[in-house]
Amino acid sequence: MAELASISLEQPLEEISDELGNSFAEFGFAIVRDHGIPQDLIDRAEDLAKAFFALPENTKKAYHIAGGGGARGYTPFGTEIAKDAEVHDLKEFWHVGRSLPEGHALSDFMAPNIWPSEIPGFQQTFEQLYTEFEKAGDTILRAIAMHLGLADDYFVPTVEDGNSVMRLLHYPPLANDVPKGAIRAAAHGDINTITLLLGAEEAGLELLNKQGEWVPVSPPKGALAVNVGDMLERLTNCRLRSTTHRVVNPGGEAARRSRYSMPFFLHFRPDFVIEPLEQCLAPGDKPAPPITSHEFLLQRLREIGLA
Ligand SMILES: O=C(O)CCC(=O)C(=O)O
Ligand SMILES: [Fe+2]
Repeated sequence: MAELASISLEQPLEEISDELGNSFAEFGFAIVRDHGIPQDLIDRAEDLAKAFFALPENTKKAYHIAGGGGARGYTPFGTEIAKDAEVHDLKEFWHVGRSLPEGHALSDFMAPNIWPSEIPGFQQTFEQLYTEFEKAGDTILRAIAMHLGLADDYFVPTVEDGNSVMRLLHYPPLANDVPKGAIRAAAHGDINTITLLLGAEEAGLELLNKQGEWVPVSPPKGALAVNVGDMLERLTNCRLRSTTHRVVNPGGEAARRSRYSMPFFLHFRPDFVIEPLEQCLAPGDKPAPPITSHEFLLQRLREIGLA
């Protein structure tokens, strides 16, 4: 059986594009090493995320934007519910979006960021990390474009000023009274184009393979777990798979520990029309109709209780 690829981004892209693409076709996931995001920046970001989540609940809740759909700032424990799930996820998170200049044509789609004044260096560090995630994402998208037989810069204009969101996640130690069936992150597919995830070396992340088995995803420390989201799946007429994944509750000692992770949900621009690529169509296929990335996002956010 094919293996989940573990790829160094320092290799020439033409040498890794098929390995990456095949892993996305089989598993929807790949491990990506040597991605260029500096380890000291990652360490600093993790420390700041920990410092924020350690603040008193009331201080954190002041950064919850009512009616904002969780797009920016803080979303408290017990808010997000996965599509078709019956209980809430056991997590709290903070969202950082793109900082657009004032009066930008896409401002209506992207709320301004907010920053916690209690944590010095938070804004500067996470703006830097956002930029680094974008650079790594650009390289990965180039490799995907090559695999699909497109020009290597095909994705550049599709994601320019896109609505990408970085999520700082905290799964607190498990309480004794966890609601029946509740897990850290219930089974879901990501909505966006691709997701670049840091922090998944702390156990719990699992993907659902084609055989219907849950398989752990365990990147080495500092590496990215990268997965295909629903938007790229739709663009590729399901050639690249948006795979269901979840974060399970650990047993033993780990149950008394927090888990922290940082996914970067790379999105198309809101006005990009997702229309299945000719390269991915076979005779007789009935591809999904075209839809703008913004409309697609709204549909999905309504389903998970965030819009
Ligand atoms: O925390 C993780 O390892 C994965 C989180 C995730 O899948 C998500 O937030 O969409
Ligand atoms: Fe996810």
